[in-house]
Amino acid sequence: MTLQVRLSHRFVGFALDVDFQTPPGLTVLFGPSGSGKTTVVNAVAGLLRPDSGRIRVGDWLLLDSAARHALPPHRRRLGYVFQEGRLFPHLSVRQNLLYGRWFAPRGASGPDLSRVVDLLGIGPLLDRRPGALSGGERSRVAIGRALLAAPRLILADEPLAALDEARKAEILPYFERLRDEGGVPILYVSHATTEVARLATTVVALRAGRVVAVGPPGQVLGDAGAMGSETASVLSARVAVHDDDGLTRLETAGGAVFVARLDALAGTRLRLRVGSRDVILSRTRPEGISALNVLQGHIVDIAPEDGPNVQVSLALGPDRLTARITRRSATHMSLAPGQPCHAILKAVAVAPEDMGLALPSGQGTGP
Ligand SMILES: Nc1ncnc2c1ncn2[C@@H]1O[C@H](COP(=O)(O)OP(=O)(O)OP(=O)(O)O)[C@@H](O)[C@H]1O
Repeated sequence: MTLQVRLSHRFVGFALDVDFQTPPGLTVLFGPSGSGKTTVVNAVAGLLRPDSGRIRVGDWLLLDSAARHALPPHRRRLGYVFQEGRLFPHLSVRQNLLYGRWFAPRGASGPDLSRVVDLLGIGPLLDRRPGALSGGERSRVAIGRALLAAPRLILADEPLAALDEARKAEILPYFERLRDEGGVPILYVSHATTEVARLATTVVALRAGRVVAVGPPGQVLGDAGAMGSETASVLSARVAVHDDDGLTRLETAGGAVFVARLDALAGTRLRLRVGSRDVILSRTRPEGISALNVLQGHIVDIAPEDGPNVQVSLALGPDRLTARITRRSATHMSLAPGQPCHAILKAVAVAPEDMGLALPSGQGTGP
């Protein structure tokens, strides 16, 4: 189900003008603080009546200001996942889940309780109260409650922001499952590039109330116009073998990448996120260095930035890897499009691409 959002709204000192359309799956609204993410979510939720706009999920029309059509919030069929879950403390997990169902319209075809419980692995928690759950467990129950309302769209506004890294790692696979098996489009607000790389089907990058890029994460994270100095690349990889010394060897189109041992079967597909500042370039194959991860490709583009840096894009098979290096280095090395080039990766983050198998998150190796 596609999501179409066109909105114009003025606050004193801030103007929102966005127009985007995204395919089924998980759409991340991504941007710095004050870029307008919450304003978009509030307009989708019906909590803000924009000056003008049109919002549609598949053929379900939430807002069309030209036709004076605006569904009230409780009739929009949205599921909400907030920070910290916001569960009812006096109800058991089972009762909290069933509460979500109250909001499903009569006759709506939503998932049944047992399917949601399986999807989120919360069977053992059903008789507990929220006070006896960890933050990650509470988040899983909150996702379940949202799903049981048989929503047409799930809104998740920085759902992991209040969790520490370990809890984030625990909950991310469940959002991946929701994306891949839930069958409901998700609009997910985040300003964390790791969540974008790992979860997004599509990224909508906002800056100062405008859309600066829309596309798959590999494309948007590498776009300096959208990301400034925080550009990153997303590479496809496949688990090859687990070595005896605690490393897992992954195959990419540019060569092998070694990461701390992953709990995943050989053949599992993954996404790797590599920050552009974590890539060193070399015209010749480097020898005598500690870095294990040296990929080979060829230069396809050298884009100047404001300031002393350039972004060099390498083609590794169908993937693009971006390195942010100084203009001085690029000149000194006489880099030019078409040349073969080696990329030394200082850090790599791993995310599974499909959720057949759960993996620990954010695993990586240093140089
Ligand atoms: N009700 C309001 N009245 C006036 N200005 C507002 C109102 N709500 C938001 N703004 C302004 O609109 C701009 C965008 O705010 P918004 O909350 O949408 O940004 P955001 O990207 O969600 O930021 P954050 O990541 O910090 O939550 C900000 O400059 C904010 O001050």
